[in-house]
Amino acid sequence: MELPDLRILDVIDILLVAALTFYLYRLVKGTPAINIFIGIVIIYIIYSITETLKMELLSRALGAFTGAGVFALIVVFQQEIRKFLLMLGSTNFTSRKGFLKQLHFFKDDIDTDHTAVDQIVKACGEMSNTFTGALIVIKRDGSLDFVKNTGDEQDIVVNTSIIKSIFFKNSPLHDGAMIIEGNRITATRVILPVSDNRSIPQRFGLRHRAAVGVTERSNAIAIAVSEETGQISLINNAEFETFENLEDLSVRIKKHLE
Ligand SMILES: Nc1ncnc2c1ncn2[C@@H]1O[C@H](COP(=O)(O)OP(=O)(O)OP(=O)(O)O)[C@@H](O)[C@H]1O
Repeated sequence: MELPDLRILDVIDILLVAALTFYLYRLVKGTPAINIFIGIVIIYIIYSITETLKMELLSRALGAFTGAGVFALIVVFQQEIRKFLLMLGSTNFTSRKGFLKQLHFFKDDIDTDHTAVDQIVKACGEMSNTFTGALIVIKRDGSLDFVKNTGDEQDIVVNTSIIKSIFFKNSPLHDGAMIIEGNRITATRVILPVSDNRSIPQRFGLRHRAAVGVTERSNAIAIAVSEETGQISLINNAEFETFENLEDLSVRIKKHLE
């Protein structure tokens, strides 16, 4: 058997498919669709092997299956495809000046700096002690406009006292989530998409599901303070991250924002 010549374009092709597959995997990870996704990948790998080895019968049977599979995929992954397009649409690729920014050639967005993170973590620690519920979303690359529009626009410099007073139970702004972009609070009372991920433990209610939901649909990170237990949760990429103490939490957030 002769190995085909590998052109540079083939390498790019493989890398792009790998990136796309990884992106899709991240999207369906933790949802029931993951098993279907793995099943499809396995069938496709077997199909490719049978084709390369010229095993006519099996490759024709699997070929027919994968051909019709595209339509089946659209039906089965209807929800995930919606999320994928939503995620794609909410990245800066679609904004006028965003393309180069997305590639990190020019970065005119101001990142959330260490001082702001320390203020956020301090506020979370104090809200945890007083059992004050909170939900904070910190933007990374990619727009959060699709959720920001559901709340009230703000332009406030991040500060421990301000965060605490916003989430204070009697404050008119305490409901919903707070969005932080750079070193500013840019929205309050935001309604986030709630995750339907079944692997989220039952003890977590809507606040935590919303924290997971926003990280499923964007590149942001979320911090939730439970009103019931005072527990602080850090959610990144639809997963709860454990941390030792407030200092560790701060280090982790800073790392995610690098
Ligand atoms: N989709 C959402 N987007 C933003 N905030 C939400 C959303 N759903 C719920 N919340 C906020 O979470 C608060 C508490 O909801 P819930 O008690 O169901 O959450 P929880 O995860 O059990 O949190 P806690 O441990 O604080 O009770 C609501 O009052 C609201 O402020």
